[in-house]
Amino acid sequence: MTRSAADLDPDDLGFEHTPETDQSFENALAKARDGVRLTVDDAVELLTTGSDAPGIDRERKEAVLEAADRRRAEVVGDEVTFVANVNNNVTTACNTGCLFCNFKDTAHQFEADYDDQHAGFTKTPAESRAVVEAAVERGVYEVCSVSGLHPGFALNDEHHEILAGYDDAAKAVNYKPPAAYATDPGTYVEQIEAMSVDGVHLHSMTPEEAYHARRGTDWSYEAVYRELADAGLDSAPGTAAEVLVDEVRDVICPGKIDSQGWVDAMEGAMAAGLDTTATIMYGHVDNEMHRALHLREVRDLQDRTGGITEFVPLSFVHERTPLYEHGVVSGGASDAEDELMIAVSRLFLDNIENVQTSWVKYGDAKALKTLSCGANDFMGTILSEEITKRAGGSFGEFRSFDDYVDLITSVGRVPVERSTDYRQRRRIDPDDGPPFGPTLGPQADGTPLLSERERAERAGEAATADD
Ligand SMILES: C[S@@+](CC[C@H](N)C(=O)[O-])C[C@H]1O[C@@H](n2cnc3c(N)ncnc32)[C@H](O)[C@@H]1O
Ligand SMILES: Nc1c(NC[C@H](O)[C@H](O)[C@H](O)CO)[nH]c(=O)[nH]c1=O
Ligand SMILES: N[C@@H](Cc1ccc(O)cc1)C(=O)O
Ligand code: SF4
Repeated sequence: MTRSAADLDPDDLGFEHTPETDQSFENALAKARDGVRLTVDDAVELLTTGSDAPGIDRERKEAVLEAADRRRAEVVGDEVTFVANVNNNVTTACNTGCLFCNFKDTAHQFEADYDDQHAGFTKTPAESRAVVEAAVERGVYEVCSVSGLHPGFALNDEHHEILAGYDDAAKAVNYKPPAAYATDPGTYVEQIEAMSVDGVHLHSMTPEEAYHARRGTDWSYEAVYRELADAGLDSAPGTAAEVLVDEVRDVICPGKIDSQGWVDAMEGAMAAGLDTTATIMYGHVDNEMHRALHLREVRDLQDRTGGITEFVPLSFVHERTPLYEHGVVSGGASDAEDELMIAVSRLFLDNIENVQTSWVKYGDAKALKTLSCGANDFMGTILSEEITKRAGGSFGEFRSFDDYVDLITSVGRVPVERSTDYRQRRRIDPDDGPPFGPTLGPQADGTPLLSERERAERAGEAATADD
C-alpha cells in the first residue's frame, strides 16, 4: 500500500544519507577547476558550498558558478540551443500517486459509468495525431509526449490479452480493459504510430511508461523499446528519474519503479538504439548527498552507454502538490540551490555535453542566469504545458523563436536552432530578423510558429487566467 503525504513526519523522514563528507570545499573546488573527475563527496561540498557550515556562502557559490561557466565554454562554446517542439500529453489518468505530482487524475474518474465532472483528459490515437499534424504544419519537428499510466493502456493486443488473463487484474497488474473507460487511449504502439507524422522526431516513453508497457509480462525493456522504435519512436525522455536514491523515492513516489528499475529501462532504450535524456527532479525532501548520488548514477550510466544527449535539472514546483499541501515540504529549491544544481551538473557530468535549463520551471530571468552557471540548452517552444501548470507553475506554455533570439542575445550568447539529437544545428543571426521561425523540420520554412494574432490571443488568455 502506498503511503500518503498525511502519514509523513516532515521532521523525521528517516534518511540514512546526509550531506556530510571528509572532503573540504577548497579541494573540491580545485578539482572542479582543474577538470579532475569529481567524487560524490566533491559534489556535496560544491552543492553545499562547504558541508562544515550551514547555509550557502555567497562568495563560494560564485566560485562554483564561475568554474561551471568556464567548463561550459570549453565543452560547448557560446551557442545556446533550443528546439521547435510540441508537448502532447495523451492522458492524465494515473493511479501511481506520486506525492510531488498534480498532473494525474485518479483513473476511476475516467470510467464510462462515472457521472461527475473531472478535469482530466484522454486522447485517442486519432486525436493525438491531429495535435501533431497541426504542429508539424506550423514547422515543429519534435513531439515530446509523456502521460499518466492509464490502467487501460497496454503495449499491444498481445499485452492486453496477457493483462486480461490475470485474476483481479486491477490490483495485480494495474489493468482494466479499455472498454471500462469513456475514452479508449488505444495501445502504446497505436499512439506512437499515430504521433509519428512525416519525419517528426518522436521523443516519448519514460522509463516509468516503459515499465507500464511491460507490466505483468517477462518482456525485457529492450524488446519493448524495440517494438516502440519500429512503430516510430525516436528517443526516450529520462524523466521519472526524480531522485535516484531509493530512500527518497520511498517518500515521494513509492508507487514508482526503483532506481535500478529506472536504470534498467534506460539501458533497454539505448540497447534498442534510441537516444535518451536524463533528468533530476530536486528541491523537495532531498538533500545535497541525494543530489550527488543521483549525479553519480547518471554519470555511470552514461559511461556504460554513451546515449544520453542532455541532462535536465527540473526544479520541484510545489504550490499544488500533496507534498506541500500536507506540510511535508514548505516550498521548493532556493535560487542559490537552483544555480548550484545546474553548475554542479555541468562540473560532475563530464560525459554529457548538454545541460538544459527549463524556463517552464525557472521562468525566463532565472533560466537566463543559469546560462552563465553551466547550462547551454534552453529547451523548446512546447506550445502546451500541463505538468508544471497543474502543479501551480506560472511561466506559460510557449516561447517563440523571436523570444528565444531576444533572450539569448540579451546575455551575449549565440542563438542556435537544434534538432532533438543536437546533430543538426543552425546558428541564427539576430540581424536577419525578426520574425524568426524554425527551419529544421519537414515543413519548417522559417515562418514563425504562431501568427502575431495567435500570440496576442494566447497572451490575452494567460492574462485573463491570472486575474
Ligand atoms: C508527470 S510525469 C509524466 C510521465 C510518467 N507518468 C512518468 O512519471 O514518467 C513526468 C515528470 O514530470 C515531473 N514532474 C511532475 N510533477 C512535477 C512538479 N510538481 N515539479 C516538477 N516536476 C514535476 C517529474 O519529474 C515526472 O517524472
Ligand atoms: N525541461 C522541460 C522539457 N524539456 C524537453 C525539451 O523541450 C525537449 O523535448 C528535449 O530537450 C529533447 O529535445 N519539457 C517540458 O515539457 N518541460 C520542461 O521543464
Ligand atoms: N515533460 C517533463 C520534462 C522533460 C521531458 C523530456 C525531457 O527530455 C526532459 C524533460 C516535465 O515537464 O517535467
Ligand atoms: S509523475 Fe507520472 S507516474 Fe507519478 S503520478 Fe504523476 S503522472 Fe503518474
